[in-house]
Amino acid sequence: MLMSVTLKTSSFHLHQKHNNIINPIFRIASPKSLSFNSTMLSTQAVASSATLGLSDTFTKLKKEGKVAFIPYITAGDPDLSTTAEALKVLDSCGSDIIELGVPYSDPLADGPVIQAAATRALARGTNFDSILNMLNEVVPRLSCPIALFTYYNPILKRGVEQFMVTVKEVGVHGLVVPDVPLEETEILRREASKHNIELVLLTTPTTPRERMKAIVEATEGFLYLVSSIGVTGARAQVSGKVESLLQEIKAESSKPVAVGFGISKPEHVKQVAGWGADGVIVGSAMVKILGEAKSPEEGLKELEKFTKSLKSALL
Ligand SMILES: O=P(O)(O)OC[C@@H](O)[C@@H](O)c1c[nH]c2ccccc12
Repeated sequence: MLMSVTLKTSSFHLHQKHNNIINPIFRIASPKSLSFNSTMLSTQAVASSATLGLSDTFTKLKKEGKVAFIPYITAGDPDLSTTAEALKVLDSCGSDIIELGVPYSDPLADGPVIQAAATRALARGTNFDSILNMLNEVVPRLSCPIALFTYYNPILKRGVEQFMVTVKEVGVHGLVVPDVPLEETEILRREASKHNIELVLLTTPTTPRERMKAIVEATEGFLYLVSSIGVTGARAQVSGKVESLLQEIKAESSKPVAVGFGISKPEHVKQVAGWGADGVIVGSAMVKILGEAKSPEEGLKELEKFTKSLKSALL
């Protein structure tokens, strides 16, 4: 009960109002204090591994007139070997980037589906090292890049520099950290950039315009546009505000923008792509299929069917 109360009061919107608590990554220092050379980065990213990095993936898709399909799943739910198989299924069904979540005990920005997945994964003993070992095996067999999704705490526990070294070693291309405190964003970016990891930043419908501009300027790989305030979770429809938000962002920058939160049906995917998104992110609906199936095999089969139905909305 307490957990659900915490979740309700910990929406992105609340964080935006109370500066004195953790500022999610979309509250960021001014762009002049954040510098990175995206050209150098993308060249190095391509040089450093067979798979394209995030920004190079979007560049390729743009040339082909395509929108990126980006699923999210929680590592270790229902278990790590199923996660390994799920990554291969998602890749073979045409995912362009895969967001892989590191389960965390206090996932403030997650709704009940992903929170339950994290609880199951942690209960099975999933930890950062076991995820790295799994990735070490699986990443070489994938054709699409992995963007690791983690709260800030697991990075702090390992140390920012050591964290970047280890995730790069297993072939991770991108990183999404929704709750990094404002003052630490710069350290994260510097270390990520040093190790050719593209740090993806997020904006929400309530991000003030000036801050949105700074975030767009500083994000690497793509900009994550959170479609609605609140926590992750499938919604009946995607907020119509996304269309004008996309226009506002695209007036500021040519960087790719991927939209997430609430997308769970082929018609949602089609609608968001039609509004001009460069990528569509689907998490909870994927996690629910995998985590709540009667068996891992059934979950993988359902995941394949569901992924193909969403991907076909982009073809
Ligand atoms: O679950 P949804 O509503 O489909 O949204 C994607 C989301 O799951 C994924 O991108 C994500 C998982 N945990 C997060 C925390 C914050 C922002 C984004 C996320």
